[in-house]
Amino acid sequence: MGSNPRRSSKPRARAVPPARRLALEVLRSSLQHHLPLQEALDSAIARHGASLDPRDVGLATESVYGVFRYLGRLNFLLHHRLARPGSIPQGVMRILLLATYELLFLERVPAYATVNWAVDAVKAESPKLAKVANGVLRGLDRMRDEIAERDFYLDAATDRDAGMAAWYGVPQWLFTHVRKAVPELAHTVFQERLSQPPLGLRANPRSVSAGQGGASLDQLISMDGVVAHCASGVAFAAGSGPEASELGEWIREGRVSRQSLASQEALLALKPETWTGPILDCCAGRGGKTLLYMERWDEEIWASDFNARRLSGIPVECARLNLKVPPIFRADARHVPLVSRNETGRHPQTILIDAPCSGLGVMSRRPDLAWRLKPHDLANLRKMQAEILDATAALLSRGSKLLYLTCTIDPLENERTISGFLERNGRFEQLGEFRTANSDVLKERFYAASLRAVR
Ligand SMILES: C[S@@+](CC[C@H](N)C(=O)[O-])C[C@H]1O[C@@H](n2cnc3c(N)ncnc32)[C@H](O)[C@@H]1O
Repeated sequence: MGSNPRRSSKPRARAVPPARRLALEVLRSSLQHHLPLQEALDSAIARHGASLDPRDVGLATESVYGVFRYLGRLNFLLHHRLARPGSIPQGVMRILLLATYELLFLERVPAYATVNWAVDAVKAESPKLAKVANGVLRGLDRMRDEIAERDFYLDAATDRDAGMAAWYGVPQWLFTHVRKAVPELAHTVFQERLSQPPLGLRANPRSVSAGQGGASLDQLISMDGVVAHCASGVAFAAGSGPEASELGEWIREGRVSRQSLASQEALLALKPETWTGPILDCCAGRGGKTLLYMERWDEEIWASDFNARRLSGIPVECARLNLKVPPIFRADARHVPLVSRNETGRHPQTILIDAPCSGLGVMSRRPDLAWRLKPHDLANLRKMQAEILDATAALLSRGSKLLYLTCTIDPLENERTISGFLERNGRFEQLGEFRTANSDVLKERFYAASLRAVR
């Protein structure tokens, strides 16, 4: 140990550097209070406002996303090194998780710097554990080559699934579920979850400044770093694309919106150019699909969702994007009638269900999902999906379309949900089905099915 060149200098009591302080605050909200990671990050940044240096925000963002990508592996390693992991307070555990991620994955930060701030932070939280933290982190630093190998986890774990789950950084039940549900995809999606997906942008042809300043769809497609595109947007390889300041300006001016290309492709696969209005987007959320539709087509569309807070962002987005605000109303799509009071007497001709789902197709964008999801959620989601399909189908007359979309790869939420619906509802036939095609590039996977009422 004495000859280790990465050894830290003597720890002294110092304030935790701002990027780590911010990251620890976010981890606390997300790990302890179960806030979605991006929401926890956004509110921590908003709380500190202008006092934050953008470089610290960048490092904190990279670190908290990294901790969640590798959470299962980091926990496994810490449990391996700590004599009594159960006795470590949560605050100290969060410091160790962040420092272990930094030590093993952020090559630009010298190991001694990581050990220094982490030991100081532990000292402030629980002085008697400073020595333990120092020993654990130095031990992991010495083991860095060995623990970068998958075999380490397979050898050290109780069984193969536990070892694979630790390697991919996910809960064991989830690894086992996906391995059994989609054996051909399990390793690919868990491997993809460990890296950042491309940046997706949607171009707005209705923006007041459409076509000016380099943000039309054609101009976006011609830019360096584009890895895929579709009729509404583009995907840039992670780390490429427009400069942050330029992108910020395009977004403010309503020329583009952030939206994953895979989700745009899934909507386009449902042939929106053929939809007849009124269209009801009954799980509209913050309006990603409603707005994509309104930017390109003219049929009347209504947006509803169970969650009023999500819907409240749509009028603001319409102002930004130069779109007329559509009828928006809170409604539970499992209960008919779900048309708004203003729309009484009129029935939708097309219903889009962008269904609540497990999100197993978008784990690369939302690495915290794997940790937020619980085994019982899967059955609840399937029940909810079936109930929404049944209730919305009851609103549709002959010739109308029912469109179902998810961001999961689980056949139980996709193909089986649709086949179950068709068995219960002889009035409907399936027109088509879609699964993300270039998923290896986009690192996200969506499913869509279109159905039509034949009676
Ligand atoms: C996949 S998200 C929708 C994303 C949105 N369409 C977009 O493109 O931004 C699923 C949405 O379903 C909503 N939801 C969940 N259960 C619901 C229910 N019973 N009735 C209506 N909406 C529901 C959630 O609030 C969430 O906004």
